[in-house]
Amino acid sequence: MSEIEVKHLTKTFEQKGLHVEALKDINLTIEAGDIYGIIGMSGAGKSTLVRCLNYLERPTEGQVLIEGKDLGNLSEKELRKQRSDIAMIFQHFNLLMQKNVIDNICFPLQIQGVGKKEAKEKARELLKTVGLEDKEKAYPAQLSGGQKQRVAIARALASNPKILLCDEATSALDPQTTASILELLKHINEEFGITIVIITHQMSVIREICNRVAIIERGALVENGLVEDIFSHPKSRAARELILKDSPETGIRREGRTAALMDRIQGDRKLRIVFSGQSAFEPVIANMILKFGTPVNIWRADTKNVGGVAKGEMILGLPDDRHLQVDMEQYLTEHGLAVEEVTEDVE
Ligand SMILES: Nc1ncnc2c1ncn2[C@@H]1O[C@H](COP(=O)(O)OP(=O)(O)OP(=O)(O)O)[C@@H](O)[C@H]1O
Repeated sequence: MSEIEVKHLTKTFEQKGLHVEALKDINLTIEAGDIYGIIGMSGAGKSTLVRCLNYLERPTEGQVLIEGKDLGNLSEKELRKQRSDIAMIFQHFNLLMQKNVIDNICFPLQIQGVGKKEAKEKARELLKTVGLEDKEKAYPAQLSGGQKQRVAIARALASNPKILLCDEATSALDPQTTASILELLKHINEEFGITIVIITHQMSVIREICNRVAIIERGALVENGLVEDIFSHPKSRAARELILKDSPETGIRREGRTAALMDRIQGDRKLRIVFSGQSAFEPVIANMILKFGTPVNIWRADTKNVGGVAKGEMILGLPDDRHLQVDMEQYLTEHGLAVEEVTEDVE
């Protein structure tokens, strides 16, 4: 049985006579132990989808099943109980500013009726897990963004959830802190077997820790599958666009630079090549240039971490000659490189 199943989920908002279809017939399956990414541009419907997963938002149509249980069939009381299995963290941490770190973590436990002493013991254990054992008396205002998110993670884990929903949990953090929080999430997934769902607009977050991904565009699911497959062979325009906007060094979108890059290569025939870290792609390209006696433009060449594996990525601009383009593409394919054309216009 799958951990989470979303079936024909539609969510419509009515606001001041306006009819907004935030989600349209979404179907996806998340298995226990997955780190599942949901990615899309601003307004795509990601937050609405994640809020439907724990019924903070009721779907207009369709079903959400957690371990086979249809949330739509539960009473409010049963739903509250079910929600204790589904914890959530947010972009802006949502800590209680007037409570210190340990009280923030104890808070949900005490609401559940856990005694003060037991709650404190559990909270101290969790502070160790998130690497903040020396901060139990600090107030949120005295912590960095990364530390605040660690407290929020400890608080989320307090109720022993099976599922952790992360809504843009690293979007307010710098790249280094983002990397350390992603590392922590991965550790939590492995150590406690918690299924993690990550909502993000950053492809770098997806390829760093997710095993599966769903791409949402204007409320519809346009592509889903293994991260490695989608990174190597994106099928939808949205996936290609997100991959092209993914900055290798910092994990931050550099839209200005990407737009400038795309301007420069607009009109050219562009090929994107993905290869494993060990592939000897350099001699292949050098030999191709020698063979055809014509240079190619290398618009981008870098290495990205896809689920812990180094993947090389290169964008080549081929010469104008149509025959040469066909021959070169064939040459690359024959030499074992995965090649795909970059066709979409990027704003
Ligand atoms: N409560 C609401 N009432 C009316 N419209 C809403 C409501 N919540 C979301 N929407 C609309 O639904 C669409 C999807 O919004 P949502 O917040 O889910 O997108 P998102 O992908 O999370 O965007 P972002 O990355 O900017 O947070 C948007 O058009 C939004 O305006």
